[in-house]
Amino acid sequence: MAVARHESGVVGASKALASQVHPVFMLPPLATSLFGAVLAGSVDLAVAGLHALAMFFAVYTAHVKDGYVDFHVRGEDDDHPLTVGGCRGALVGAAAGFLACTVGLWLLVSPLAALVTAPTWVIGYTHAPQLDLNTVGATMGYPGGIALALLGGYYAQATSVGPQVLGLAAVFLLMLTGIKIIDDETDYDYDRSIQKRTVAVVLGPRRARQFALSLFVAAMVGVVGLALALPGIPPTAAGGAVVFGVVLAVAYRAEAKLATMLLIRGSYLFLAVLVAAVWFRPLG
Ligand SMILES: CC(C)=CCC/C(C)=C/CC/C(C)=C/COP(=O)(O)OP(=O)(O)O
Repeated sequence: MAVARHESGVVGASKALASQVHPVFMLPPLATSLFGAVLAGSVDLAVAGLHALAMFFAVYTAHVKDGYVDFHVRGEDDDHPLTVGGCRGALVGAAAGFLACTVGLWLLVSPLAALVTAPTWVIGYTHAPQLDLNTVGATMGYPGGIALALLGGYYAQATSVGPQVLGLAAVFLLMLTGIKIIDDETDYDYDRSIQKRTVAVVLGPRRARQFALSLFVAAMVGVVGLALALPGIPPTAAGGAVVFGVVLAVAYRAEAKLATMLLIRGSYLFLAVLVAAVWFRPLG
């Protein structure tokens, strides 16, 4: 069975399969899962690795399914590196990898650790053609996955959830939903032409951006409040809001593509400040 559409052999198939790993989408859930583990306190490396690997397979599933649906089913995309059989094989392989990680978490931690992890694959698998057909699903699927990556990474270590991890998961959900709203502005004309109801299409680009701004403000106020109110989150974590706020001030008036690029980097810096604040807490 041919896996790749343009190249043959093992190298061609491997390149086509690897093309579905998009670092810009892949790194945040892996980093967030590991941040959840660090936030929990003591880290079991095998458990942290299994959970992060499960996130990899969930996001890989989303990309393969998205490409399969957009090119092979809807005919929206101009090209795709994988054949139909290649897509199906990749989906089966990713499902098997995800299942193995989840069973590992079940055995090493608890059935609940597996249960908190499992929805990320469901979000990935249903990203297209189910979730991307409605405004909430298209906008909040990935941010929801990130929030679950944090919760799962934390739960797998601590076997409990507390207000600090729930609060931070909500902060990530708000921030990334805002970024996705601005990202969808880039495809405004095309999405409107195919009746894809993104927030930008439903509200119009200007009001969508104002709405995204309110989500960013809620996320920044939220993280400052959590850092000052909860002993589980060091006060220095509030610095994340300052760093993201500076990036937001520059990005807010930029055109959608540049704004998205800046805000994604801003969210990386935000996470880096949170990781550093939690990591160095004992020295503080
Ligand atoms: C653990 C975790 C984070 C799980 C969530 C996985 C998930 C839903 C990933 C989405 C990745 C993806 C295909 C982005 C492009 O979406 P798009 O619809 O903007 O792309 P398109 O316009 O090219 O179709």
